[in-house]
Amino acid sequence: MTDNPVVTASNVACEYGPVSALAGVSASIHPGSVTAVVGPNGGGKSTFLRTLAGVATPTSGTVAYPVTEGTHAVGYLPQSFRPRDDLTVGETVRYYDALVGDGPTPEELLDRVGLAHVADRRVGALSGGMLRLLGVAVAGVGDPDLVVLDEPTSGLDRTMTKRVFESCATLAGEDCGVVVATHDLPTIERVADRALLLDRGRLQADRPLPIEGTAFATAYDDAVDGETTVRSGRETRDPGHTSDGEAV
Ligand SMILES: Nc1ncnc2c1ncn2[C@@H]1O[C@H](COP(=O)(O)OP(=O)(O)OP(=O)(O)O)[C@@H](O)[C@H]1O
Repeated sequence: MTDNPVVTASNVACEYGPVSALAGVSASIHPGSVTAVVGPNGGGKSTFLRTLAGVATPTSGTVAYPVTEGTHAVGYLPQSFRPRDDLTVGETVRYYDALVGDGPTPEELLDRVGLAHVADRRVGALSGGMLRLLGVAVAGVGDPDLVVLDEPTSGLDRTMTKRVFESCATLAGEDCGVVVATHDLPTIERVADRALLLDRGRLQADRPLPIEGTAFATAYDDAVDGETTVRSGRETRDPGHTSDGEAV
């Protein structure tokens, strides 16, 4: 496998009527990496992930996948993933596998996320964390070059959050490029190689992880208006925002 990007977004903009959800965002995702996409509510994370995954078309700009033999494969886990309650975990993965084909077996996919032992359990009887892990397993069906996960840990406790993020690192270990939208920068920092900060549709920062210095943390605090973050340890924050389009 080369280090050529698995996807390159160039100057991507996305508008919903008068709302500019994304404006001039450019980034490349490389195989074997985990990229965290962070920022405040409404900052454009989901829209960016949807354009990377090819489920939303940019208003302008391009999203390009490398030209390779056969078709590129993208695994996408939306925030709202909800498989049928009456199927078992194993049946759910086999269902998606039957649609996509090729790649790891359903057993291998479940093993990767630590769910092999509940393959016979009904989806309706899973905990929220296990359901998210099942979503990560399904996103890996077909051995995709790129896996895009939209807030896979929202509502999870720290233990489950770490398990989900560790399964992202496992996917990256298979030479996959993994993109994860999250509000949990301190935890994703343990497994991600890089963080993109999106605020008001603009890429405000693009930094390798772990973060050195305070510039990214300050921009993150400023973007996540009013949120007290673990990174800075500040109890309160000054009002204000990062400058438009200026990477820190
Ligand atoms: N289908 C849509 N129609 C109209 N506006 C939309 C649509 N999807 C997103 N938006 C708007 O685009 C902007 C970016 O939304 P997006 O969901 O990408 O942000 P986000 O960073 O993922 O937010 P959150 O952290 O709350 O999930 C918001 O102003 C949102 O209201």
